[in-house]
Amino acid sequence: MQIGLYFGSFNPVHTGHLIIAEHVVSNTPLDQVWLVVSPQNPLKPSASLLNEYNRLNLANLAIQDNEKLKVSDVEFKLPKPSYTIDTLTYLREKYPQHSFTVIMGSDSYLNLQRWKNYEVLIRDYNFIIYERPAFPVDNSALPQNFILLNAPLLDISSTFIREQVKKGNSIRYLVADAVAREIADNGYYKAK
Ligand SMILES: Nc1ncnc2c1ncn2[C@@H]1O[C@H](COP(=O)(O)OP(=O)(O)OP(=O)(O)O)[C@@H](O)[C@H]1O
Ligand SMILES: O=C(O)c1ccc[n+]([C@@H]2O[C@H](COP(=O)([O-])O)[C@@H](O)[C@H]2O)c1
Repeated sequence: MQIGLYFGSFNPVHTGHLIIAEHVVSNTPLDQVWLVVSPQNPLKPSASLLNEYNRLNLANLAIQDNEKLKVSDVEFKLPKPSYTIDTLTYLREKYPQHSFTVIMGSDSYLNLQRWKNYEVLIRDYNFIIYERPAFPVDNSALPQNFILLNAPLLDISSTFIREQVKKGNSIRYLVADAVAREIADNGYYKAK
């Protein structure tokens, strides 16, 4: 199968992520998109991170009835922080029958030079990039293993969701209903 890998902290997963995953899987030859929950992004602070198993559970709740979207905990067993090149190497070995394509926003793409072994990463893997406002990409300058895809965008972030919860404001429609319920029932993101 052709698998798209959408890496993130998903702290928590929100509707902006789900729109991208669904759009990519339905507008490309990919058979499935896996949301890979990263315990610890190498370039982000860990202070506001919900436990990785709780984030995994929220991601599973969000995509539970979607046949083409899956959630992966592969990085839970790998060393932290989560370096994407190491995860990809591991996945290729574990699933030789699949081919893997990395999905990322243009913000991450423009930051790729800071990633571990980025020369190997961009040489050995296929990428689907979607453009985010404020991070324009020159399509003609992209290597041939990169595809620029137009995707519908919702201008929200996990940071915004966490802030809303902390203030006691609604996150309805910003996250899947089951995710909103689970966050409320467990009091996630309430305390500093
Ligand atoms: N609203 C959005 N629309 C499209 N892509 C998004 C959106 N928010 C985040 N992404 C992308 O999703 C991937 C995973 O993102 P991540 O889990 O870091 O979420 P985030 O909302 O950026 O989190 P935070 O606010 O905590 O930094 C990244 O590639 C990021 O660029
Ligand atoms: O491999 C790296 O060096 C690397 C550097 C920064 C980010 N990543 C991964 O990219 C994913 C999304 O990152 P971000 O910055 O968009 O939240 C997340 O899963 C990180 O582990 C990976």
